[in-house]
Amino acid sequence: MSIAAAIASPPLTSSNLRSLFSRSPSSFPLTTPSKSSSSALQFTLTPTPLLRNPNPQFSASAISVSAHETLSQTSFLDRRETGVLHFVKYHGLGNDFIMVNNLDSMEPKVTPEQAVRLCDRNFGIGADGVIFAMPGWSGTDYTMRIFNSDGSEPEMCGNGVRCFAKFISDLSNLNGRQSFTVHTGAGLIIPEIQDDGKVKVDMGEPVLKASDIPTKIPSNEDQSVVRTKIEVDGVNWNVTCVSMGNPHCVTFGREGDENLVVDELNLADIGPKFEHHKLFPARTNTEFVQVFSRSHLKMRVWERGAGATLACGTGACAVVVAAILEGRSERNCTVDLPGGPLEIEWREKDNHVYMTGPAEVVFYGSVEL
Ligand SMILES: N[C@@H](CCC[C@H](N)C(=O)O)C(=O)O
Repeated sequence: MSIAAAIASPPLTSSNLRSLFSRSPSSFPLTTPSKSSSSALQFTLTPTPLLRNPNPQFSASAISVSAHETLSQTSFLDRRETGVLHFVKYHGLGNDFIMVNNLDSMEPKVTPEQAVRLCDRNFGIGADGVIFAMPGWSGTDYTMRIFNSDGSEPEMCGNGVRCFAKFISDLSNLNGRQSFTVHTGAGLIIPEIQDDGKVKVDMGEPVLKASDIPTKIPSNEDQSVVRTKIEVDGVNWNVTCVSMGNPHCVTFGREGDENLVVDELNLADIGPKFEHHKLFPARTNTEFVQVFSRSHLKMRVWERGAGATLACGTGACAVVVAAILEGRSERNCTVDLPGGPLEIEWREKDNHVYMTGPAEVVFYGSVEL
């Protein structure tokens, strides 16, 4: 409900509000109705000209909400008005994305500048990123690209790839197939939609070589950075660096005090200082971790290009890899994030990391670019 309220501008009357919320979940055309998807609202976001927009810079984001009686999956996403973007918003544990059907082209339908406006939580749709579902590349079934909410392009997104899998299965006829191959900036990623609706993703092998992460932190003999001291804003932190295609700096605490209580952190203050630290030439995502047991961790994340988010899938994978490297956990862990838990396994047999978690539709709509 807060979503509709947050995006509604004046044309939303009490009668169409009732109409929005009285809709039966089973009329939602994009997903198989399930307990968790029953909150998906069926409405169309239609662009309103600048009239109501106090800030012309954000013209793409003047949005009104109207009930849409005859929408179907194909009629909605196949419409091709020039200058109008049809999207479906998904989230994975509150890490939210504007999903774009880009299957007819390798050229993203949204520029990085437009992505910044669309992701704006006050003047736009509101999201942590924009994800493009594209044709496969080099033998894969599909390609996934993503722009962060600041317009930068990361190599990979864990929660995003679970949303991607659900989006693809809603868009395409997979003939009962539950798994497919996805080309990403981090290489081959293989999601599988489970019978319980969750998505399990083979996230590939973690990268531990400092120069490949990349980080300039002096590495150990094996070229990894494990439990190494760095100074951030005058404070010494012990960090382990892991790439899951994208760079992560994982910390369990400060020098001499490695029992973080993550809820006590001022993330908005410390997060950017890690992100832009000179030791991370491509910036970094940073995970602050509290250990409950050898199979139960809690983390908060400051994401490169997106700030504090409710969850980070690649981050949770990096956290478990770091916890294992530091001798703090087993290979199978539950990682609690602000948006909910993820199950992570770093499998000894193939050195791959596996992530399992939910992905849900929030709403779908159209917006003028
Ligand atoms: N939230 C994502 C990661 C998105 C990319 C990240 N901000 C970066 O720039 O590397 C996830 O779930 O993995």
